[in-house]
Amino acid sequence: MSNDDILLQVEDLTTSFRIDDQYYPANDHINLDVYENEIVAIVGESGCGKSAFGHSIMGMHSQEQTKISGKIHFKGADLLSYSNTQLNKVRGKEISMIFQDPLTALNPLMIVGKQIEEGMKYHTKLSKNKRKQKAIEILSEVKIPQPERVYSQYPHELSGGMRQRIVIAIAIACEPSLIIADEPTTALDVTIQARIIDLLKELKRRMKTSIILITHDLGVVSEMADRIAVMYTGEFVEIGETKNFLKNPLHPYSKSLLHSLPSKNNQGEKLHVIKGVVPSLNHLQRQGCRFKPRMSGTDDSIHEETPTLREVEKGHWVRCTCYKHFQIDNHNQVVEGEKDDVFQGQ
Ligand SMILES: Nc1ncnc2c1ncn2[C@@H]1O[C@H](COP(=O)(O)OP(=O)(O)OP(=O)(O)O)[C@@H](O)[C@H]1O
Ligand code: NI
Repeated sequence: MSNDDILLQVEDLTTSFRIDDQYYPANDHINLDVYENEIVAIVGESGCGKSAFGHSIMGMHSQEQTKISGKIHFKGADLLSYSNTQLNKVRGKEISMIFQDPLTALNPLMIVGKQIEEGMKYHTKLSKNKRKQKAIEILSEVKIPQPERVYSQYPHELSGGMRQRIVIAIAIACEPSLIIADEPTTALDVTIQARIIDLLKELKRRMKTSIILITHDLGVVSEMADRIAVMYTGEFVEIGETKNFLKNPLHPYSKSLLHSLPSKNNQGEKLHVIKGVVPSLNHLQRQGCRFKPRMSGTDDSIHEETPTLREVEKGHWVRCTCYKHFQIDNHNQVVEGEKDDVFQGQ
């Protein structure tokens, strides 16, 4: 991958929400490059700031409640400097979004075919007939059986899995170069989840679309994403290629997330969730190590410093001054390892 292949470049993005007349960052000085034709997964527990990130790229935040700074370069332009009119030309065409709940994403009163055509109506000059033809083609692309028939059906006549395929069909109708999928499979049962993931993978391969896949479920992304970016309290704490990351997770938070996944090795065992909760924006301690309150028995002196995101092997970034120092115990608690291992961190 070279710099020429960068599709989206997020630079120093801070998105803050207003709570009681003060603004608190939900995304805190974020940097991320998304390359052409790659799937980057953003993972982290509920409340870590994943959706806030996706919504910033889509320009969806309310202006009264939100302050945004930094840059979001997309195909040479900074989306944050765009007016609403300019953004409307990009949204739904160049960048589109898939949401978690297909029922709220779809219009219950409009047949699904027409919903797929909406974007084409706005962004292309296709005739009515051509739009219909294309909508039916897209329905078969997302593997809807009997696409001509389904074209004229209403969302409530379809199953949850089929509805999510319609949402995907709407998202790809104008052949976007970037899709932001926010928990696209969370509302579906496990077998349907797997099919939707296969579909997204196939679409990416065929259409060369890049996908930012937002999820709290590392299991979903492990076989789908090219890279994984782990978010905690609005910061990326680790970014790496999926294979490397899974083989050698570095940040204690990443290790805990991985450890709380069901796997062949821990079948039948009780799964261990990470101790404590993600702090709310107005209660977050922003100095020092943000994950420290959720680690057990750790040495205070190690965590005074505010860690920065550093590249510790090629393409593998971690925000922790002492990641080598920690292990995960049998109860998924982060505990201190050997003193000799303390990473001195340059
Ligand atoms: N409009 C808002 N006003 C104030 N706070 C908000 C607003 N939207 C989100 N937040 C807060 O910002 C933080 C990040 O929220 P966000 O929805 O981005 O998390 P998430 O990682 O997508 O979680 P989930 O997995 O539950 O969707 C949370 O603390 C949330 O409560
Ligand atoms: Ni979310």
